[in-house]
Formats: sequence, structure tokens, C-alpha cells
Amino acid sequence: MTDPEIETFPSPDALAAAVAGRLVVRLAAIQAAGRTPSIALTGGTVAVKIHQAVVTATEGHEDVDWGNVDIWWGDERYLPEEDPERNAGQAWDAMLSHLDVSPGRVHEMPASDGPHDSVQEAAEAYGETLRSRGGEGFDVVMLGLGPDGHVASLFPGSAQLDVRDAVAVAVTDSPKPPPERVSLTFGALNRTAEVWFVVTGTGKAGAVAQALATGDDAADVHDLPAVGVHGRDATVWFLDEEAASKLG
Ligand SMILES: O=C(O)[C@H](O)[C@@H](O)[C@H](O)[C@H](O)COP(=O)(O)O
Repeated sequence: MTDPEIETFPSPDALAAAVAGRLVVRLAAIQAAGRTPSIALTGGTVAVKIHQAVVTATEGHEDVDWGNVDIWWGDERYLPEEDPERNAGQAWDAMLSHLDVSPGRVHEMPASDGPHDSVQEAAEAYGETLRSRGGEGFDVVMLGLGPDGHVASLFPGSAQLDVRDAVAVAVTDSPKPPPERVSLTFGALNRTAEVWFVVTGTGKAGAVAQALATGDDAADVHDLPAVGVHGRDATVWFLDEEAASKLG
């Protein structure tokens, strides 16, 4: 497991621009090597800033063919398709609708008014799609961080943290509204070359410090799910100064 890389920025906007710039460079390099990149987006307010910055970064980087990128999500709120709280809708509004993506390569998690009768069925269906279309895993998984250390919709003390035999799981009691969600499991999130945590604000500083603590101070994954996710080649923490404020 590689040591975490910590990148600190003066503001959320600076963080978003840096993440967006690194993403387009990474995608272009993978495509130049003849592969179709595969990324997993996150939900949350930092993600929206990043999505907006990706549009700007793409304008300055002609080499990215967004039609040849597989786009997945790490989690989704199990709401009707048009609900403004859905991570996919927010990504389409801020980024995807401004890029030449291939709809067949944008893999949204199912909505509650979709073809499935329950969030459990929706999770199983998404897991099957990822198993069949997800190839060798992701090149980049982006993750926001909750003040409680949750990532995707994997929350402290939840049973989903110990699920090993599924790619995606249903959550019905999320402490962060809405209660019903679909989330990738640790097994799926960790099938990635790089994990990028994107975190801003003093409210997350404690969780960041706990997640990066080592030795006897290292957090248990059941208390702080973020420690359960690592990239094969890199685990990068993109932090603004507030989120980094409790690091030694
Ligand atoms: O669907 C979600 O809510 C997320 O995927 C969740 O894991 C989010 O990324 C964190 O809670 C951070 O959210 P903020 O960036 O808004 O604090």
C-alpha cells in the first residue's frame, strides 16, 4: 500500500482547479496509451466545484476525448431521476452536459423511479453492470469525506463496511439524508489505480487527521471508513487549508 500523498490548497476553488487539471492530464495520458479510462465520481459540494472546474480544464486541454471515458459513481442517493439531490443529476448539470461524453459510457446508479422495485435490487443491478462493464477496475476513484469519516455511502459502524461478496450495496438508514442510497463496497472502491479524496472545511479537519494518523493512533475502518480505501498506485488527499488544519 502506497503512502498517502497530501496536496493542500488555499481555497476550495484552488483545490477544485488542481483536481480538474490533474484529472484531464490523467485521462489524456491513459487515452494516449490506447486505453479507455474509467473513473468513479463522488457526490457532495466539493464534487460540484470540481465538476465545474473540469469543464474549464477541458477547454484548455484538447487531448481528452470525453466520449471515450467510462464514468461511474461511488454512491448515489436513491431518489427519483429528476430529484436535484441526485449525484448524477448534479454531475450532468455541472459537467457532463458540457462535455462530449458518450451516454452509453455514463453509468448512473439507478433512480428510485427506475426499473427496480427496491434499493436492494438497484444495488444488485449496478453491481452486475460494474462487474460486466467495469473491466480491470477504475483509474481514478474520487471520494468526498464526511465529518464522521464516511466515504461514498459507507458510514461508521454500518454493516456495509464488512460486505465482501458484493460490488454495490443498498443503504436504508443513512445518517446523511436521504436515508436510501446505493454505494460501492470497499472491494469495488479499491479496484482502482488511484484514490483521490477531495475535502474542504474545518468541519472535516478532525476526520482528515484521524484518517491520516498512523501507528498506534491509526483509526479503525469501522470507526472511520475512509481508512478502508486505497489506490493501487496512489492515494491522494486534496485538502484546503481548513481541512488540513489538524494535521501535524
Ligand atoms: O452522496 C453523498 O453524499 C456523497 O457521496 C458523500 O460521501 C459526500 O461525498 C460526503 O458526505 C462529502 O460531502 P460534502 O463534500 O458535501 O461535504
